[in-house]
Amino acid sequence: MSQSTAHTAAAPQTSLPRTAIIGVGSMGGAILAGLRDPAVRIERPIAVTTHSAASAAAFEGAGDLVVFAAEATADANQRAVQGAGLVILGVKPWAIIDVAREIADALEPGAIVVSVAAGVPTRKIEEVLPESVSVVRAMPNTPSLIGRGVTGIAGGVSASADAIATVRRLFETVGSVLVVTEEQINAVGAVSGSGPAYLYLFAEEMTAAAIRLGFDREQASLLAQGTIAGAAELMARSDEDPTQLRRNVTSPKGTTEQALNVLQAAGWAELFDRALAANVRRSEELAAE
Ligand SMILES: NC(=O)C1=CN([C@@H]2O[C@H](COP(=O)(O)OP(=O)(O)OC[C@H]3O[C@@H](n4cnc5c(N)ncnc54)[C@H](O)[C@@H]3O)[C@@H](O)[C@H]2O)C=CC1
Ligand SMILES: O=C(O)[C@@H]1CCC=N1
Repeated sequence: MSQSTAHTAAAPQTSLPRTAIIGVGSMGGAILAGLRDPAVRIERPIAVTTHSAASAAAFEGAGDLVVFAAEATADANQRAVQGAGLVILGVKPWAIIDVAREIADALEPGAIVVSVAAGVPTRKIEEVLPESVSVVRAMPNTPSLIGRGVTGIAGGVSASADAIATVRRLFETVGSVLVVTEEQINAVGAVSGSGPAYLYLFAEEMTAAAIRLGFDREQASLLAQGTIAGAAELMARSDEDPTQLRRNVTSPKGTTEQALNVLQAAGWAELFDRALAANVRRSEELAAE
C-alpha cells in the first residue's frame, strides 16, 4: 500500500499521555486490557466510561482506572475526558457523532481524539469538535487484548504528524500498526479489523466437520482449534511465508493435496474478493448514515 509504514510492537520511548476510553465493549475493552499491562508506559489512572452501571461495577477496586457509567452519571463522558490528552471513542459507529458532540466542550485544548468506528469519516467528527483537537481514525482488532493486535491508523485534516505519531505509539503498545491514508482505512477494516471473525468462522466449521467425522466436541476442539492456534503461531514465528508453510504440509500425491483440491475448487479468491468488498461497502454505508 502506498504511503504506508509498518511497525511492530515495541516499548514506547516516552509515556503516553493521560488517556480516556469512551465505551469499553469488545474493542474498547480489548484496547484497555492491553493498555493495563503494567509494562505499558502510560499516565495512570486511565479513565473509562461504560453505558451501564453494571459494566462499570466490573472494574470496581481497580487502582489503575477511573470508571464512570453514563447511565448513573449524566456527565460521565465529559468527566472522563477532563485532563486527557488522548481520548478513544469506542462506541458503535451510529453513536460516535453524538458522543463527540457531548464531550466537545470538555476536551482539553490540543487533545487527540481517536475514533475506532467503522466507516465514520474524520471529517464528520471534526465538524463537531473544537478546531484545536486532532482527529485520528483507527481500525484495530480484538487480539489487542493480548498485545497481538493489528491496527491501521489514518489522520484527518486536523491531525498533526505529532498526533499521528502519538496514536501510533498508543496502538504499538497492543500490537502492530500500519499508517495508511483515510481512503485505505475501510480496506484495513475489511482485512484485519474483521479478520479475526473470518478465522473464528473457519475454526467453528473445522470443529463441526471434525464432530461429523466422529469425534466428541472436546476432542474436535483440541484437534481443530489446537491446530489453528499452533499453525498461526508457527506462521508468526517462522521465516517462511504461508505458501511455503502450506507446501511443507502437502506431500506430493499425499492426503493434504486431496483436501486442498476440494477446498480450492470452491473458488476462494473470488469468495474473499466478494466478502471483503461487502465489508468495505458496509463501511461506506455507515459513513453515509
Ligand atoms: N469489535 C471489533 O472487533 C471491532 C470494533 N470496532 C469498532 O469499535 C466500536 C465498538 O464496537 P464493539 O466494541 O464491537 O461494540 P460494543 O457494543 O461491544 O461496545 C460499545 C460499548 O460502548 C458502550 N457505550 C454505548 N453508549 C455509550 C455512552 N454514551 N457512553 C459510554 N459508553 C457507551 C456500550 O455499553 C458498549 O460497552 C464500533 O464503532 C466498531 O466499529 C473496530 C474494530 C474492531
Ligand atoms: O463488525 C464491525 O462493524 C466492526 C468493525 C471491524 C470489526 N468489527
